[in-house]
Amino acid sequence: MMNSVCLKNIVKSYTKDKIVIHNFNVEIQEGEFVVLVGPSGCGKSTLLRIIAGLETVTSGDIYIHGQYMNHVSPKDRDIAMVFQNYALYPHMNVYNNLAFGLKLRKVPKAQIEKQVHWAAGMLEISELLHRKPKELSGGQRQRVALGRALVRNPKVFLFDEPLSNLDAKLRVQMRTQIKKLHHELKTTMIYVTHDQVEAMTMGDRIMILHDGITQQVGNPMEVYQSPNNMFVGSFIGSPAMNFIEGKLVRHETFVGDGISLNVKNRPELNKLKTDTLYLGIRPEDILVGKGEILANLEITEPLGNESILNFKIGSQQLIARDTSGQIYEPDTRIPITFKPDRILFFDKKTGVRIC
Ligand SMILES: Nc1ncnc2c1ncn2[C@@H]1O[C@H](COP(=O)(O)OP(=O)(O)OP(=O)(O)O)[C@@H](O)[C@H]1O
Repeated sequence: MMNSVCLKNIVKSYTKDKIVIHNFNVEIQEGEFVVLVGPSGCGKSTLLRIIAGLETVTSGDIYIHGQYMNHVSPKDRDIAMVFQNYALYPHMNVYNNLAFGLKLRKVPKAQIEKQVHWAAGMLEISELLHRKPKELSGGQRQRVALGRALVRNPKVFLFDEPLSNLDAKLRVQMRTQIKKLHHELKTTMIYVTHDQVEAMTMGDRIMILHDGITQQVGNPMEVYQSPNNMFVGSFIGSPAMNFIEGKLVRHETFVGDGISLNVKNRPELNKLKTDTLYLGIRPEDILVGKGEILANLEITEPLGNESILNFKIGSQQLIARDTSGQIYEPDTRIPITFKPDRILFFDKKTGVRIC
């Protein structure tokens, strides 16, 4: 299969004293949906703008469909970008907003008409073609912005937080719509977001960035179940993964504040040089109601389908997700346990996962 987008050893700094992207590498296959996710300032928009040609690199190479792109101008890269602020032309109706880019490229009128109607149909905005942007809702405007990218039938779509301005419900709808679009078009899409739920639900593959450094690349379930390090473990998933600090005693017992667990069956821990580490456990992997750990239940948050239980063991906070429907009284001591095959261990110093 051909590489759709390939970035090699990309380094970017805007100023002499700070590197924003550190030696970034990725090969994106034709038709893939890749999400770049990370906290604010991690460099994800910079990377997208580098692919689009809106930003130069300090060093490194950019290829699109096998062609070297470093010196190719944005308009000749055959990509379309959708931003957070849709930047529609206010004085033009929807039809002309969609047609504008094609007119600039001197596409024949009949062809323009065909493509605009096709895109409007895909996005279910055919009835809105005569309206001006100010006569549209936020969600409709965002669909027009999408349509503008769609009509160009580009090789690659780039999205920079396109849903951030929409309310929560609309965001979920548009998420589905973009996914459907990808399913139908099978065009390469690269999507930037700080929202881990968007990343998980949309990406075939997600790349987690932190301070301009790739932390992990994988499909959503891999990244969720086997995070490379504590950053990924806590960034992906909500409520976040719990971390409990402790020591390994005689390579067979993990001992932390209020907790002592037999870890004889984890051979990776035998080879360990350090004896201080973190145990990581996801909220849904804590079993509530029976077990060897006595936890103080402080607060419960019933959500209907599940309850979020805020525990304390020793001095450490622990959040569990309980789907049993059982009602627990706060300020009581409740036995809990961890699903043994879901317990992860991380090096305290580096945050890297040991096993
Ligand atoms: N034009 C610029 N000049 C100088 N520094 C910049 C410029 N653009 C971005 N930066 C810096 O580069 C870093 C990465 O910015 P970037 O916008 O890529 O991050 P981001 O992950 O997209 O963040 P956000 O989600 O907040 O948009 C930040 O520290 C930012 O301050």
